[in-house]
Amino acid sequence: MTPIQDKSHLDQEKQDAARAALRWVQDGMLVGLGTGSTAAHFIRQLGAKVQAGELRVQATATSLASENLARQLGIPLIEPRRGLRFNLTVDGADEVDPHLHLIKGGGGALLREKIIATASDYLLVIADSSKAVAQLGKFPLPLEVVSFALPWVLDAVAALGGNPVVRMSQQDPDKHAQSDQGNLLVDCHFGALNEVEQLARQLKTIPGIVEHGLFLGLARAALVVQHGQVQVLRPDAAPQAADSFAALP
Ligand SMILES: O=C[C@H](O)[C@H](O)[C@H](O)COP(=O)(O)O
Repeated sequence: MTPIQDKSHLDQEKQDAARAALRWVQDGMLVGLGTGSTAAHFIRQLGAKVQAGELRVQATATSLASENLARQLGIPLIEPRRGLRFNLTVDGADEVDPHLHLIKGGGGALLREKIIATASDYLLVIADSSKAVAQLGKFPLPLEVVSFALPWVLDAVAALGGNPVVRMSQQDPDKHAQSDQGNLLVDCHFGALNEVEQLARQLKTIPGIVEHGLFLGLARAALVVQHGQVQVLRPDAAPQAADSFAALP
């Protein structure tokens, strides 16, 4: 029998990481808003600051869910336009390794997340203690896939050594899950990922894969709870206590 793991502390850790990220938001910033349960904590905390008149920001969200939440909280939203860059994007992750390579897309928002991350000067990841891993790959790698291409994408992923599973809708388990763009989501089990750059390149060559959930070289820092404390992780550097930073390092 599998032991039941108590994960109730993880939500508190997500809130703590989100609160630490809020300290890095400065008045007047253009902010990218991530997706998922950790990013939602950040959006709520940012919304409270905006409502209190303590911060003025403009934001673009990485999913319809985050956009709706931000709108409800009165965070001013801006549409994509040429030349738009974000000072800071705060987003969660499904896995973070010591190089700050990420697996993202467990919530299906990988495409918009990668677009906004790439349009940002600083991608800051926020995560609970379960997300920091020595090597990526325990969490299946999400792909966003054009529906027509699905059979061939499944063949191509299998040829790369992956076991692809089409994600089903949580509301209706008989239907495929759909991204905000109306595409399908495929979760790929590759096992431990040793050659992430090579895999990212290979996935990019497969027609019908709109985007994959490997985020390589995009995150500048991560605020991750470790041993009960929020730590700042930067690529291949020793963790530092989040309290030692009052601004973007
Ligand atoms: O598509 C979803 C995103 O990549 C999320 O940031 C990721 O799945 C982490 O979500 P959560 O904070 O809920 O664990």
